[in-house]
Amino acid sequence: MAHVWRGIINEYLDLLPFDAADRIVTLGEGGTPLIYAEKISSEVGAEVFVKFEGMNPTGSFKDRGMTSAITQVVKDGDHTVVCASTGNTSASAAAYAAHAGLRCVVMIPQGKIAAGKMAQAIVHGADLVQVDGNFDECLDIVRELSENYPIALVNSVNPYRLQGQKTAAFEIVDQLGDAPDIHMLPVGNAGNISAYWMGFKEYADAGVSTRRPKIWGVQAAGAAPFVVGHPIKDPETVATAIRIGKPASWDLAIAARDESGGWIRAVTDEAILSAQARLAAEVGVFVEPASAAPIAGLLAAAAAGEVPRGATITCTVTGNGLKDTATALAGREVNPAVIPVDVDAAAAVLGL
Ligand SMILES: Cc1ncc(COP(=O)(O)O)c(C=O)c1O
Ligand SMILES: N[C@@H](CCOP(=O)(O)O)C(=O)O
Repeated sequence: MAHVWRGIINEYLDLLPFDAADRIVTLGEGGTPLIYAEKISSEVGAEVFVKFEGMNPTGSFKDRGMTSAITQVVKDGDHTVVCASTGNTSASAAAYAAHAGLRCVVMIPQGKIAAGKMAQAIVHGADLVQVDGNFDECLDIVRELSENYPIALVNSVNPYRLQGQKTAAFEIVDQLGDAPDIHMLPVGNAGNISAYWMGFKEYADAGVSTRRPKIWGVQAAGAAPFVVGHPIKDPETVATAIRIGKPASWDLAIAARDESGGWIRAVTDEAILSAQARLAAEVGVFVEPASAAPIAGLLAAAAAGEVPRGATITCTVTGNGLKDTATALAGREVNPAVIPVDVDAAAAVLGL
């Protein structure tokens, strides 16, 4: 019988802190495609693949962490979860909490999350609170709430989040047959870069892969604390998902960068939007702006002659473009021709 995907906890049970007797809260996350990017590959002189995490149930990589965080919450007997969010964590927490029958409370920076993400949290029934502050300040509030009230924090400071998210690294190795030479991803609160490094190390230590990749992280220039070397107070970028100035997993991200012999650099908003458009038009993958940052970083590295010829490079594109259509369409002509119900008119308008 064909293998039926059962979500990351069931698929990687031996490598996660759960056992078969646990009630697994899953929406079938993981098992996302690794897609060859032909044009970008020939342009940068390497074999480039995108790991399309926008294919997860709520449209982002957060679902890998949320299945494990919410499974543990249910195991612990808690009834309410809380998170701060730039949008994707709240969408994911709200969906998994709904599935598990839990209350979900969400703090978001006012006016700074994409409409699709806000819609997700609302339709899944979360209690949404807008804060007149940024993501970092929202995170401070929810940390304190979870310390003082019977509420479980499901941001990536919850260690079960990283456990789940590390499975994306396992999948990449499983899909390629070995670890890539370089793995690239956007960096915001820095949970994901930490989780990938954990996953790549664990698979290498277990002998599943023969090597560990270099980790190349990419931030938005207006929200690049790792690049300037310290937290920043007022992060700003069109890539609202990574509009973060005080990453919670600072030390783990630095370790991922340094132990792997990699780097964390910044790209402009213009480069991010251009990479987003290229991914859509050339690869057929529609991502949200933050997710295009690694592609922008790769193109910049190639222009600087820093991409090893023939290397295998995987790039995690973290979230689905459908979450933020306003940004994707901004500045584009969105006025398709209108014709009568007539084949000749269709042919004429198409110049056939
Ligand atoms: C779409 C998207 N990409 C990238 C990131 C960055 O991930 P991390 O916060 O784990 O660094 C986030 C969230 O921060 C996100 O929502
Ligand atoms: N982009 C994130 C922000 C951080 O969330 P984390 O819980 O993964 O650290 C979001 O979608 O909210």
